[in-house]
Amino acid sequence: MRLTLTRPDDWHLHLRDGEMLKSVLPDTARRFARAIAMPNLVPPVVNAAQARGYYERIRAATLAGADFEPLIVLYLTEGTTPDDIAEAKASGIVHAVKWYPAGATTNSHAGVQDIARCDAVLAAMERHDLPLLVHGEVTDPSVDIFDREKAFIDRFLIGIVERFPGLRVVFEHITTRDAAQFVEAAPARVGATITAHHLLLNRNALFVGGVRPHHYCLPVLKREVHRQALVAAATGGSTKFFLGTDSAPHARHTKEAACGCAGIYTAHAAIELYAEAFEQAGALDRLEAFASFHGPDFYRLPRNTSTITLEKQPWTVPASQPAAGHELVPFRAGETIAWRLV
Ligand SMILES: NC(=O)N[C@@H](CC(=O)O)C(=O)O
Ligand SMILES: [Zn+2]
Ligand SMILES: [Zn+2]
Repeated sequence: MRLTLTRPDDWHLHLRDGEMLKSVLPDTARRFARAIAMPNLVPPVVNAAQARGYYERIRAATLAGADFEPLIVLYLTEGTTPDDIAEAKASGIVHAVKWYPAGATTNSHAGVQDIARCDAVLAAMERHDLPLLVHGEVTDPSVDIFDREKAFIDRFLIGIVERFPGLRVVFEHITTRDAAQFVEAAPARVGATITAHHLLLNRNALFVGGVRPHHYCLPVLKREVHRQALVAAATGGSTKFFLGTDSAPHARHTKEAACGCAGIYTAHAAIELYAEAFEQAGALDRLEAFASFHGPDFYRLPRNTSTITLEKQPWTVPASQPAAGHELVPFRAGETIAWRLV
């Protein structure tokens, strides 16, 4: 069986920089025409000049002949100014601004301690129509890690959406039924990305036969009821939900460690994994809109015109792949994936 789709885009991706960028970019560029390149580099991408530099480095790392365009994102800090927003918008290469609550995830320490200090900047984003992308978890250590997304909605997101009525917001990598319901009920200017791994796994996958560091990401995997709600959201046809892999490469030794990094690498088989999830839900006919239409429509970019083809033919994922002088353990390493990119 074959499945031909309009070439998809990845609306949440970590490409990193330097040697790692060169190692991982071909996996994405083979499948996707565009990707939102997350700005949590060291140092982060905080202004238009740095955005231009990152854009050029990604372009330089793109193999000749590849049909791939990076979409750059600004990293919101408490030092970001309305002028930074105006310059980013004018650059033409910055498509959004990312809010990392300080300490919530990988390379988020330069993020926002108190979002109330960012009012003028959020108002500038609203004026310039630059979407706000959010890592939606509270960092309050007294809140259980499985409840941090829900608490973020209640404490922050409801208020931001109300107080900035023209601001477009993407709730990134949603992991709970609460988040899916919030987005569903919100105005049309609020969307969400959903990862393949959160569609395919529940939190049991963290502990199958022992601790499984390659299934550790943030927000952490949740209960089965939440996975089912995400599948229903992704496959339900709502234009608010779109593909964002959150593929997040970390070298093997940094994940298989006493304090392992958060992030799952899925770029090697991203669209294939979504095909598996949609097929399991009996909704393969809904994959194209989720992967190729809802994202560009939300970001007000043209839909792609070329296509990719997948074939139902199981293959075994390598145990590891080389990356920046180390190795990555890709999702499903040593196991099979049902669909193959032709
Ligand atoms: N998702 C993750 O677990 N990790 C991401 C950061 C993020 O998207 O929160 C990373 O940059 O490694
Ligand atoms: Zn995140
Ligand atoms: Zn991410």
